[in-house]
Amino acid sequence: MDAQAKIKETVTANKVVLYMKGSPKFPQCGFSSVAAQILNACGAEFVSVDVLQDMDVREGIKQYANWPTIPQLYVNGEFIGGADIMRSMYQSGELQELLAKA
Ligand SMILES: N[C@@H](CCC(=O)N[C@@H](CS)C(=O)NCC(=O)O)C(=O)O
Ligand code: FES
Repeated sequence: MDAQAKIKETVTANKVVLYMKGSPKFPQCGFSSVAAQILNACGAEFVSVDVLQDMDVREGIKQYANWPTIPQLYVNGEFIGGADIMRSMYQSGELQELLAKA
């Protein structure tokens, strides 16, 4: 399966998916750490994908949503944003609302 098909399957099969560097317990980058912490602060159940484990996914995810960086949050198959967007949506309460509906 190519990276695009794999990503599509993952974001379709799981309501909330965070593509990140490392894992929520052992994040390998500050941006990914913040993204995982925000989801935890929302009390969200989520699946995380460590892009450092798969270079095809690391590059493929940038094409998938036409977004050049990691982390990337997907809710119900839809790209939501990276760490900055997640932070501002969290501060406005929009992210909690989105996750509650998911
Ligand atoms: N401002 C970005 C910060 C994320 C970022 O700059 N990520 C970089 C460094 S971790 C990245 O993914 N670079 C491409 C790569 O490492 O493949 C956000 O809001 O998510
Ligand atoms: S790994 Fe260096 S900024 Fe994310």
